[in-house]
Amino acid sequence: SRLPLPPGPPNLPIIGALPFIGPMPHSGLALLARRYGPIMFLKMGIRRVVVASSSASARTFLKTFDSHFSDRPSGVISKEVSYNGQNMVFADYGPKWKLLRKVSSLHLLGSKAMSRWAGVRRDEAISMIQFLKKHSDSEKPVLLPNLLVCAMANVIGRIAMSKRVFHEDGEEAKEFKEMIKELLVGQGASNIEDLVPAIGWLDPMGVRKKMLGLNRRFDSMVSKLLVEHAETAGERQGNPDLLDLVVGSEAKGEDGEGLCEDNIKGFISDLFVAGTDTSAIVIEWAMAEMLKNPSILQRAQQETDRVIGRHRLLDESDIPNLPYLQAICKEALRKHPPTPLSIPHYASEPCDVEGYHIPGKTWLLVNIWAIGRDPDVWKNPLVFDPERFLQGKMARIDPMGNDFELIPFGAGRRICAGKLAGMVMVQYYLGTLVHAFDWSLPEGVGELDMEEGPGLVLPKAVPLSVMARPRLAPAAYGLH
Ligand code: HEM
Repeated sequence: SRLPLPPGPPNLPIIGALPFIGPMPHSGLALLARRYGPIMFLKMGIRRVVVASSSASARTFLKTFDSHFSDRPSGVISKEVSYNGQNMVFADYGPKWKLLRKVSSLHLLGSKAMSRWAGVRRDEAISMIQFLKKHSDSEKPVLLPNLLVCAMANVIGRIAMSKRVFHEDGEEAKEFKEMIKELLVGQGASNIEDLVPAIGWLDPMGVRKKMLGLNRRFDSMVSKLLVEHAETAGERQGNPDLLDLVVGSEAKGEDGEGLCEDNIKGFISDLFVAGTDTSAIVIEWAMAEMLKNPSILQRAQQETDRVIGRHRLLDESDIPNLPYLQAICKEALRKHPPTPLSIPHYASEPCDVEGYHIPGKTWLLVNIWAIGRDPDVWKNPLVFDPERFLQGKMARIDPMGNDFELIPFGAGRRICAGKLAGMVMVQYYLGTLVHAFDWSLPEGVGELDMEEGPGLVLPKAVPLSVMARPRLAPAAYGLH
């Protein structure tokens, strides 16, 4: 190609543009994009990377060039945490990936499967609310992200393997949250071994060693769950769960092969890693924003009181009647997308895009975070203002991958496999919390810290610790 490479920062020998990116890649790359434009090319160590930082450039890569960029890059860390690329998140686009997506959509994440499992989501919401109600008597703050991750993991555990995996205040739930957090921080870290192989074996940041240890712990948790599940098969005669269906699935991919043990383990670990912290993080940020802006919380509670009253809990079927709650969720996904740089895509072959040449073996990063804060699209992008989704052209914006101004779940063929589940869990669990309790900061905490933490996902650096005070009629909590 005679076309030039897209503009980008200078690439230094060996380390490329790493020093210009800084410790938080999503915000560092967003700053660079202001200077070099919405399609930017740079090197991270030896890796070639193209970064899309506007809605138009995201559309170009995820719609026009979707099939070209639909693989995942393989690195030391991704191999360690993905059963060697045999799971869904890190598999290349191909027969195995298609089979995993089909099976998960049919039995868990598609719209029909989602309605089948509404009862499980309700049970776990009630369990979370009852725990909070009892806890509120102690007048102690609660660590909201831990409680949410526990609820999400229980929903997944019960649907996937008929097992409630954690108790709300058990040590295991706390350890699980820590493990997921560390895995996601590790996956987001610039692993020197991947970027600068020449010095990689030194493992200067200790990332590889840590990830290997974490992966062993996570694998042993998944293996234990699988063994327990096989032992209790008799109890589920005639009433198979997701894992029974996946293990017993005769389905074959286009290559004539079925799912192997690594695919199944990878699939289960995908559900726990990709499906718990992501939704929990959005709810945590939304609550933090409302604690900073109490009038938003009050308006949301007035809406729930008007639609639901104070004598029963919120039900999933109430959500279509709660437009302000929906707007709050969209606003949280805009300002705090849980995967700020999405998950990297990869193109092995070269191509020409918008007048630029993109060489083969290039990673694609879509800066979802920068797109949600683009001042050319969003008025006052740093202000948390759900109102923006209630009127004008933004009222029609849908976050499910069709409107590129707001793509928290990505778009195109690699779009989040759990986008329906993610959206429902965020709306239902956030709405339930807002409706059932009044929220405040613990005594002595003046200003709420809103710093972002590092990693593949974007948590609050300081986990949200809050006081909950029941606000419904006592019978609504179903404790007597
Ligand atoms: C609010 C919640 C969630 C958000 C914002 C979110 C966001 C994302 C994003 C941005 C991607 C990468 C898309 C791409 O590569 O272009 C992704 C992938 C994925 N997500 Fe989610 N996610 C959420 C919840 C969930 C849930 C609940 C599950 C499952 C239970 C899930 C399972 C997955 C899987 C399996 C993939 C990999 C898909 C593939 O590579 O084909 N996610 N998610």
